[in-house]
Amino acid sequence: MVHFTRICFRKYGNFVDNLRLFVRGGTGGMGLPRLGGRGGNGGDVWVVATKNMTLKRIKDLYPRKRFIGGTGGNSSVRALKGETGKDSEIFAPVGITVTTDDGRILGHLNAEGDRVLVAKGGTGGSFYSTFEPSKGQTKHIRLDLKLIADIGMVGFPNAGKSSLLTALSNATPQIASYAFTTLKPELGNLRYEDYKQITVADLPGLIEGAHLNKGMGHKFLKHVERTKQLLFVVDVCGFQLASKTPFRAAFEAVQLLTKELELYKEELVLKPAILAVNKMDLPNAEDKLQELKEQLQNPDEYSDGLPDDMIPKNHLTFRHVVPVSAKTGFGIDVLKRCIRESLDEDAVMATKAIHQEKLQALRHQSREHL
Ligand SMILES: Nc1nc2c(ncn2[C@@H]2O[C@H](COP(=O)(O)OP(=O)(O)OP(=O)(O)O)[C@@H](O)[C@H]2O)c(=O)[nH]1
Ligand SMILES: [Mg+2]
Repeated sequence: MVHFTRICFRKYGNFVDNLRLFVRGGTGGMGLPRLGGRGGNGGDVWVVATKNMTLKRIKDLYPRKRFIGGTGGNSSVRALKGETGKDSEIFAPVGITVTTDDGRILGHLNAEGDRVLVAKGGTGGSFYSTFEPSKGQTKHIRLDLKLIADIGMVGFPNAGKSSLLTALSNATPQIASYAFTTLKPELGNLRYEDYKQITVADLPGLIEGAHLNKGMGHKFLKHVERTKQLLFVVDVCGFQLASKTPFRAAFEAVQLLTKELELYKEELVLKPAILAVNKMDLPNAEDKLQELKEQLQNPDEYSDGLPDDMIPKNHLTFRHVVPVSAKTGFGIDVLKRCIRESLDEDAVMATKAIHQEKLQALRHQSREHL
């Protein structure tokens, strides 16, 4: 256990997915009472989404984690209106939610160039404030990174998630025969012949009891929130984390994964999902696959062996159940196609919904004109 904590800290230390910063808007400039001059406003502090930036880099570049807007210029005989203080910009990666310390959302950075105002500069001194400037807003903010990927991969340790990501995409994650090899989320791009790209995130660390903060707990599940769909990965032969923990067959793994997601946030299990049944090259895999398919069709009947609190409220219906072997490459093309089809299906539905909405709005408008 001690060993695990040490490795975990070392590797996880390179991946920062939340950061707390101090921000203060610049103070306004002094007004000039004699001539009724007005001081410039203090500069604001913004968080701006930029490519190729990470929270780790912000941490390294600004160890004091303080961002302060420029002070507004004083009003003078030559310039009755003082200059506005310089804005301070915190360049952050796309996928950030900016909140105050107490969790109030200030904004989201969903695309490059998005900006969130986090501290307003003070106003310059003028006739209305007896020429005294005001101070800028002061607060602590939190930058919370949620990876933006099309597909979020979930599975228990050793199921072969990283192997599958390698087989499907350009990613090169570490692969090994012990649990918790991957200690931070990994992204891979699936490329298609028509140049379409789909991003898949391997979200590690999920174990039975993660909702009780076992292992890495729910640390990475927040990244699933922004993925469009889920890719469950199970070992067709089942899984046992350690000799003293119970053996879990593939079907139980599916149920437990669903339960963990549900306990984190119920709406996560409403996302469309695909199931990849991995390690089909192992002996008896075909029989086990058939058994799993039968169990997935009658989940209530087969959930009997599990304690009540481990059975999900709603059983997932997978859009596709795809047998694969990340090792031999069996089924990888089929899985890639299913992922594409499933995302395309949703894109068509979304377009239709927008179209319907516009049509309804037009009908409503024309009725009002009559
Ligand atoms: N026989 C067989 N072994 C596989 C297959 N896919 C993965 N493995 C092996 O299973 C072990 C775990 O694979 P990983 O890809 O590291 O599994 P993971 O789910 O990413 O594991 P963690 O990162 O620890 O959560 C490795 O020894 C792989 O070589 C497969 O299709 N067939
Ligand atoms: Mg892994």
